[in-house]
Amino acid sequence: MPYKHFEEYNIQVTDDVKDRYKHIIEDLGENTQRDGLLKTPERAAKAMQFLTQGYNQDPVEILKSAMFKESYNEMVIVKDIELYSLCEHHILPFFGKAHIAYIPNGQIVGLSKLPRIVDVFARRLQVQERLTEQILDCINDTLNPQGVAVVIEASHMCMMMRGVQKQNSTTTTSGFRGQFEKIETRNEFLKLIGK
Ligand SMILES: Nc1nc2c(ncn2[C@@H]2O[C@H](COP(=O)(O)OP(=O)(O)OP(=O)(O)O)[C@@H](O)[C@H]2O)c(=O)[nH]1
Ligand SMILES: [Zn+2]
Repeated sequence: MPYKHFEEYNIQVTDDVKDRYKHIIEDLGENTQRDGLLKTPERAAKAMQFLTQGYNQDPVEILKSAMFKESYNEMVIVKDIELYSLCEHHILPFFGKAHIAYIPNGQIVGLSKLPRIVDVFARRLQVQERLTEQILDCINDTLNPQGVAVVIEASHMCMMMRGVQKQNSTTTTSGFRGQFEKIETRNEFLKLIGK
């Protein structure tokens, strides 16, 4: 099932996670019986299921659902795709933008499917490097293009709100396959995304 609609939370998971959140909130010194917090364990359980829904989604199926034979063989770029993910070390958000390019090899893909697969991989516990590679490999292996490139720029809340507390640093990761391993093609892409 490529798309999981989030009116359909798993009741068992919601109940289990809700109970654990209740304990966590109490362990942190709060009173879960006060008015504003009564429904918080359940809300948090649902929010976390939403933010990790990528485990239940199949990115290959999403791409395959909209692949079309086409002879266009120039670069296709979708840039500034906003992404929100969770760092696997602290379970705090990291967020920013992904830029994706590919050069078709007889087949193009529906443009919206590229942001969709970004979300599938972002809505898991992640590190930015693996997120970048998973998007890259998924497009490369499913669409078999002449080349694919992914750049992600993100800010990590675990470095902003806690830890080193650096508010202005961003992290850039990138990956290139096929034609984008050639310096001219890679530079053209980087120029077109303003890097
Ligand atoms: N490479 C990489 N590191 C990440 C990512 N997200 C968070 N981190 C880092 O994961 C590391 C975990 O390091 P630890 O020393 O185990 O954790 P910590 O004691 O909480 O570290 P500090 O954040 O430095 O306080 C930290 O350096 C984080 O900045 C990511 O996407 N990629
Ligand atoms: Zn972190």
